[in-house]
Amino acid sequence: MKTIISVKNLQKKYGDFTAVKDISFDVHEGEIFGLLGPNGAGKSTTLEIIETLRDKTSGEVIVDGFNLDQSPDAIKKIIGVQLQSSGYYPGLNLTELIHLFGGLYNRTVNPHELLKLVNLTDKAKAKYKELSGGQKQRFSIATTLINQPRIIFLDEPTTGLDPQARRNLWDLISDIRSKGTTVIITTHYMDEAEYLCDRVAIVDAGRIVAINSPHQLIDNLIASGFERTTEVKKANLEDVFINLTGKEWRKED
Ligand SMILES: Nc1ncnc2c1ncn2[C@@H]1O[C@H](COP(=O)(O)OP(=O)(O)OP(=O)(O)O)[C@@H](O)[C@H]1O
Repeated sequence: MKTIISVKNLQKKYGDFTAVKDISFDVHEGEIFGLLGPNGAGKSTTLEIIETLRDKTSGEVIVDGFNLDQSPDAIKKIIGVQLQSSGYYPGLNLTELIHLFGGLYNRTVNPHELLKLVNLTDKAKAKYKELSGGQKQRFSIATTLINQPRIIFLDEPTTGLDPQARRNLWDLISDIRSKGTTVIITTHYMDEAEYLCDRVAIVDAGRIVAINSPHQLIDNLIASGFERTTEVKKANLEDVFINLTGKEWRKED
């Protein structure tokens, strides 16, 4: 198993406050790796440092053999980052935006192929502001793929989506991984991490408190004698909702 990202003793200080405290972890090539943790734990700071968007205070980051200190531009070329929606010029439609972003990466992109991948071909001539929440997230994920990256970074990609749109996005992220792209994701939804992630790091107050596969973490907790206080039913309210409203793609997803 090849390590594609290696983070060693990473520290980030904002003035006197240390947001990331000596974090070390590896991401394996081809996996979906989750960074989980409460608000303010330091997840976005860690991601932004690896993405070359934020300076670190100390520590070492290697991405696909490139050291962040010496070769940030080489790293930029092989990663895909969700662009801020403020960069989506309001006057341009999705096809035009993809051409624009392709130009930024110096790449010729086929907008039709990219939109097909995220099931937005019928929105090719629509403007970003005309999309639903799920469609906006899918377009945002499409923009991470423009430079055919080896690794993509997704920061809370399903926040605010309805259950169908969320599950559709899970399928899309799994598809992207199955084509060989490594995915790093942050999420506050534990069901999402359990479903999607091969391994997760749980971050709390700037430190990693556990790192393993979701199943191993659950098994370790059970082995320690943990029991739920209430009996778990075989279905939950989300299952009821999906069962009643269907899980097929919808126009507005
Ligand atoms: N530019 C900044 N200046 C000062 N403090 C900052 C800055 N950016 C983040 N912080 C602080 O660093 C800590 C970690 O923030 P970060 O955004 O990395 O957390 P997070 O785990 O991504 O949280 P969330 O789940 O809320 O997105 C927080 O206490 C935050 O207030």
